[in-house]
Amino acid sequence: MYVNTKDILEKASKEYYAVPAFNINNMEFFHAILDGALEKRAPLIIETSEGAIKYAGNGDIFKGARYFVELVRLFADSVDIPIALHLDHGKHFEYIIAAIKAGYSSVMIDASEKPFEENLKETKEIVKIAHAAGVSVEAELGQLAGVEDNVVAAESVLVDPEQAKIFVEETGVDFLAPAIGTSHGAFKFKGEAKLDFERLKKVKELTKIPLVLHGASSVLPEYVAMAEEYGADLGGAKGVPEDQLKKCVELGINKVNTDTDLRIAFIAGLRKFLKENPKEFDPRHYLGAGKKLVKEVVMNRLEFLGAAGKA
Ligand SMILES: O=C(COP(=O)(O)O)N(O)CCCCO
Ligand code: NA
Ligand SMILES: [Zn+2]
Repeated sequence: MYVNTKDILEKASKEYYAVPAFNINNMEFFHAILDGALEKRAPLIIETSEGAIKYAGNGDIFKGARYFVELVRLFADSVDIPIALHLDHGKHFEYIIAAIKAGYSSVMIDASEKPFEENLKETKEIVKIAHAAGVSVEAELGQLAGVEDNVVAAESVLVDPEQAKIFVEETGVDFLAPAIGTSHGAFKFKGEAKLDFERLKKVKELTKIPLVLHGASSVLPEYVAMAEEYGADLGGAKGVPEDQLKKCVELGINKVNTDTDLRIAFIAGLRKFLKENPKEFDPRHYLGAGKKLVKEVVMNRLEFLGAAGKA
């Protein structure tokens, strides 16, 4: 059934497990993720970036938002696991409104690269509009390092737990993404992965709401190796080890944003298939090879984050 993201996350927060939020840009990734969640009897959060909405709408953001709502609802309304659709990194008012208008379960207002007062003001405005439409809201405090779509934050600015308490109280935001040292993409750390667990613990104690981890892909070596065996160049790729993600869940993370791991799995499956099947050109077959590995990664992540069996 199609639900509000807040319902999925409130339950996860109470029971201290996490639900991965998987990014999609097209139908194939959605099918693979859905199959994995059904097999694992897990709640499912599907999320799309602003770029994905523009891509699916072929440049028209209202069409793109509606495309994803129709696609997700078509299946959600006929299965018995809870499924929510979330706008990831909503940075522009028109995308946030398009998502609300189309029927998204929740939206992220990402004003994290702005000064605290401005982030607070913008988030408060979006919460007022979204809540009036029955849509829940995510916001971000602190900055991830690395490239965040079109924002290159030189180095990460970690969340201030006291500020987080004020921010949540003042804005009424439903779930919060505290920056604790992760970053987007496949090249997260120069040396070893380093997350600020103490800071995360404090944010949970002070805010008591569901928390979100961005930049949470693990960049699994076996999929990187497969992709590279068939011609990919992912040298230096490094993610968040699964045991560190589990520690984040113990400390109160409830939504774990995962995009890069699915992209690497898909390209590994696709490259392998194309190399081994030079005569094939049916898109259902070669895209199917990517889908298969995406489903594997999805099922593994649902399992170790504790979402499996929670539908
Ligand atoms: O926080 C994340 C997931 O980040 P990643 O999967 O790269 O670790 N996202 O918000 C997904 C979109 C970011 C651009 O890739
Ligand atoms: Na998000
Ligand atoms: Zn993110």
